[in-house]
This record gives sequence, structure tokens and C-alpha cells, in this order.
Amino acid sequence: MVSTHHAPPATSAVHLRRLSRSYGEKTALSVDDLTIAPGEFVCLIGRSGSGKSTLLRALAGLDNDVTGSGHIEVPERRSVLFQDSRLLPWASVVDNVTLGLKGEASRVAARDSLADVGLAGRESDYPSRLSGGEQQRVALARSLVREPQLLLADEPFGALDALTRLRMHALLRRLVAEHRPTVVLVTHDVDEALSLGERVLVLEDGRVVLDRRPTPRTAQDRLDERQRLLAALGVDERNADQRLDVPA
Ligand SMILES: Nc1ncnc2c1ncn2[C@@H]1O[C@H](COP(=O)(O)OP(=O)(O)OP(=O)(O)O)[C@@H](O)[C@H]1O
Repeated sequence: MVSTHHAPPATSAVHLRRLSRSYGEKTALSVDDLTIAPGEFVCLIGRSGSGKSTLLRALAGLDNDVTGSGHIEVPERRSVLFQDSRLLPWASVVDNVTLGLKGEASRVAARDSLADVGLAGRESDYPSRLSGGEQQRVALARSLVREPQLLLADEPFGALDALTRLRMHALLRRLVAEHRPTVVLVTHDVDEALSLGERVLVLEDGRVVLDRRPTPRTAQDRLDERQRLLAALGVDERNADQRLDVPA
């Protein structure tokens, strides 16, 4: 069992060392050494079954069976966003955002947070009256109102249509620029990773096989970076629409 050392707020870096997770014979995750700097926006990509969710769950502290001779160091204040918003259907929007928090101050913060995600005036609505994109925005408000040092997101926009997804990208970029949490976001989408991530990690069989900090200056740089990631994912460049959510 790996001990989790909670770093003080000033050092909200993430460190993983010699960490592994197996299910029976299968090694789902095997990370030697990974450091994520405070405020860094990291996207994790990889084929289906490459270990992305396993890594995210380990970072979230949701997996007690992560083993290894090393350790995980993660900031204490973490929020997790999933593909589905996981809102409580019987609670109003504002109650979903404040869930588990007490006091008038948190209600005020929740209202501010809802305004931030463009949902001012919808506080008393119930989740069933919101669109999928709006529900995900409530989930985002719920995450951010906790002022996480580390925001973990597992395909948070995977279920949204293309236009809503682009809007969510813009919103997330703006909010992350304001709050400056460290972000680790799992995606199947190379373009999403390139558009959001300052750093992109490619996972294969539980290992980090590529670690890039793309800084494309020209359209050609961007294309080259995209091809590099696709090649690491084993996707035929001539058929770049190949789906990554299908195992190799
Ligand atoms: N609860 C479990 N029991 C057994 N095997 C599991 C379990 N969870 C994950 N695995 C296995 O561990 C490996 C990594 O799974 P993981 O869910 O992390 O992959 P992923 O990259 O997130 O995949 P996807 O993109 O399909 O969500 C896979 O081979 C998977 O079958």
C-alpha cells in the first residue's frame, strides 16, 4: 500500500514514483516517475484500456489498491469531474453545487460559481430541467467552488455535442486561467488534448510512452505535433479519424 502525503498548499505539485496497479495478472498502471508542476494543465491520452482512468483514480485517491515501492504525493484539495455530471436529481442546482459544504458563505460562493459558468438565475432549477451541457457546467461549478489545487477530469466533455464541447473548452480555459488549479484531464481526442493541454502524456499499457509540451507557433507545427501524438497512439496518419476508444 502506498502512503499518500498531502503536500501543503504552497507546493501543490503532483509526484508519482514507482507506482503500479494490477487487476489479477494484468498490470493496468506502471508509472516510474512523474512530476506535474503546480498550475500545469496536463492531458492524458491513450487507447481504450491504456490505464488513463486507473491513473486518474489513483491521483484522486479513489483507489486504495495502488501498490509499489514508491509513493503518490498529491495536493489535499482535489475535485473530480466525470463524463456524466453525477448531479443529485432531487437536489436543486445550488444545492448540488454546495453539496457537503456548510454555511451562508458557501451558498454565496456557489452562486458566484454558477454565474461563472453562465448559469446565474438557474439556482433553483432541478437537474432534469437542464441540458447535458448545462449539467456539466453545474458539475464544473461544484468542482471549482471547492477551490481545488488539483482538478481531475475523466472525459468530462465526451458525451457532449461538438459545438457544446468547444464552448466548454473556452469556459474551462477561462476558469483555469482565473483559478490556476493543476489540471489532469483524460481524453480520447487528440485535438482536444492539443487545444487544452500545456502538456500531453500518451499512455500505453499503463506506461507513459510520450511526454510532450507542445508549443506550436504555426499551423504546420500543430499538424506535426498532432501527427507525433497519433503515431505514438499507433493511429495510421492517413486515417487520422480512427477512433481511439476502440482497443488496438
Ligand atoms: N475493476 C477492474 N477489474 C479488472 N480490470 C480492470 C478494472 N478496471 C480496469 N481494468 C483493466 O485495467 C486496464 C486499464 O483500464 P482503464 O480503465 O484505466 O483504461 P482507460 O485507458 O481509462 O480506458 P477507456 O479509455 O476505455 O476508459 C484495462 O485493461 C482494464 O481492462
